[in-house]
Amino acid sequence: MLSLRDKSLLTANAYLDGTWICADDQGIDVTNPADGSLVGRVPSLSREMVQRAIDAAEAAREDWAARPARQRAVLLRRWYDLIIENADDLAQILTAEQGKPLSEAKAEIVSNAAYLEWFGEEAKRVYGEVIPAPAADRRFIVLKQPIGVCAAVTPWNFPNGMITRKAGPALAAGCPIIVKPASQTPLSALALAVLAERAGIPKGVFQVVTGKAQMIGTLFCKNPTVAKISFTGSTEVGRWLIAESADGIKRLSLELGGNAPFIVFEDADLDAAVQGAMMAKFRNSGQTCVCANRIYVHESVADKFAYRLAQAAEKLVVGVGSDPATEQGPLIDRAAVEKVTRHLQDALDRGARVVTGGGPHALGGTWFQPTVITGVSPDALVAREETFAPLAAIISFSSDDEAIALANATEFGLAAYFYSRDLARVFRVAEKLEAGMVGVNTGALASEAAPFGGVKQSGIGREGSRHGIDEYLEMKYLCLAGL
Ligand SMILES: NC(=O)C1=CN([C@@H]2O[C@H](COP(=O)(O)OP(=O)(O)OC[C@H]3O[C@@H](n4cnc5c(N)ncnc54)[C@H](OP(=O)(O)O)[C@@H]3O)[C@@H](O)[C@H]2O)C=CC1
Ligand SMILES: O=C(O)[C@H](O)CS(=O)(=O)O
Repeated sequence: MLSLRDKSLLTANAYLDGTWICADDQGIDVTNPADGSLVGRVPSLSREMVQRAIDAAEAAREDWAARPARQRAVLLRRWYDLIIENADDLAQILTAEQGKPLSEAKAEIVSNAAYLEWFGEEAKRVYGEVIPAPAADRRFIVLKQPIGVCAAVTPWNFPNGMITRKAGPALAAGCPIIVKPASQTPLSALALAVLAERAGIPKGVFQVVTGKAQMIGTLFCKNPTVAKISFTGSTEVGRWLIAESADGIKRLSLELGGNAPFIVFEDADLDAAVQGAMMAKFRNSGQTCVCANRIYVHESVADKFAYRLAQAAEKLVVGVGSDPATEQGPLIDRAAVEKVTRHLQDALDRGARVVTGGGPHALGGTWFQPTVITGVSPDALVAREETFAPLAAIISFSSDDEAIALANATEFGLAAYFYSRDLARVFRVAEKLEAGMVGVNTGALASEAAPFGGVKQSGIGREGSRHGIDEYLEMKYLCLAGL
């Protein structure tokens, strides 16, 4: 039972065309991953309803784009303020549908609301360009204009934050956006819609549609009104969106799977490296796209590091996210437990040994013990696929070149981390790592002020920073002749 200060934030109604649509008997149940209890039931919208949302966005587009940036910024700021004021209630809703500890839920909400504030300000700095022309009678001018109606498809691991990260730059640029949240965690998205409406964001500008992923995805991909899709989720679905939208040559931003290496060199501050690894590996029970998936430690410090990491992991308080003492909640579903169990068994079959943890948690169901294994083969599944669970796999190495080669031996390239106190090594390694983001002596790197995104099969485009708004803008070149 949630104890919300503002009960109206917990709604299971989809929000489109300024109207709240409730579920019929075809609805989608939203359950608490901690105990399987029902938290709400959202509508599985028909194709016609999703089309109505697209039409409403198109109807709102011109007016929204034509408003001075300052006006859009004021509304984004209002929305931001409301999110911060209601962060405790939003955190309860998030924890109930996703499972993460309340403290992490609140951190997600607050740190990602910052994208609304940041991009509201950036809206005022969408500068065009005047380019010196090669002829005396000509002037070249570049305008930046909103791309048009946008759609976002978001995942369950950050049910609140992944929405503000996309809606912030879209709305700031002058684009309406329709969000399709993950079916496992739509209530955080709908709570955001309540606050968007309360902030005065006009109807059709921010909408949340719930329902069958493939049907909605196909509509977004095939409808010519939708100019751009921003997606965070698996590489598999990202690839599907590319193929499905190919006919319409749609703009895509894709934040896909990761398989982050976390390298500890022999000169690292080991205590700091352990602290960073705890953050990069165990936050959100290991279900973040920037999670340390493979921990490479120099052979001279590997045993010491494994022991200290295990000591820290053993101290994690595992339990229901709504208990303020909890530091690690359940995984999202039983399939996630099955996946990590398979990765663990594969590593053990190839010679790894358990330092702490080592299997499902005594709480049963969706819980898994914070686990550290060492002596892991570089060929193990855990080193090749995104594990998305609290399994820290330690692999030792003997030279910088070997560590870099191992780190880069993947089709993914989202985040990478390493610990070293040698400045020359810091630059050499950072420049060689094939990743969109590199954390040096830190296990946390996301910020609204920095460009978040990947290379290789981890995606296309960046969220955050002054570059993030460009994902929602088109350049138009004006050639003025005969002057
Ligand atoms: N980069 C990241 O942050 C994330 C990575 N992942 C990785 O992906 C794995 C699988 O997780 P999973 O939840 O299945 O991820 P998905 O990629 O399947 O889901 C992410 C979002 O995409 C939607 N979706 C699924 N299929 C389609 C489609 N055909 N068209 C449009 N939207 C679609 C989902 O909707 P619905 O919920 O309705 O199915 C959800 O909203 C994880 O174990 C992890 O490795 C997962 C989530 C986030
Ligand atoms: O999984 C993600 O999308 C990110 O890890 C979220 S965060 O690191 O920026 O919080």
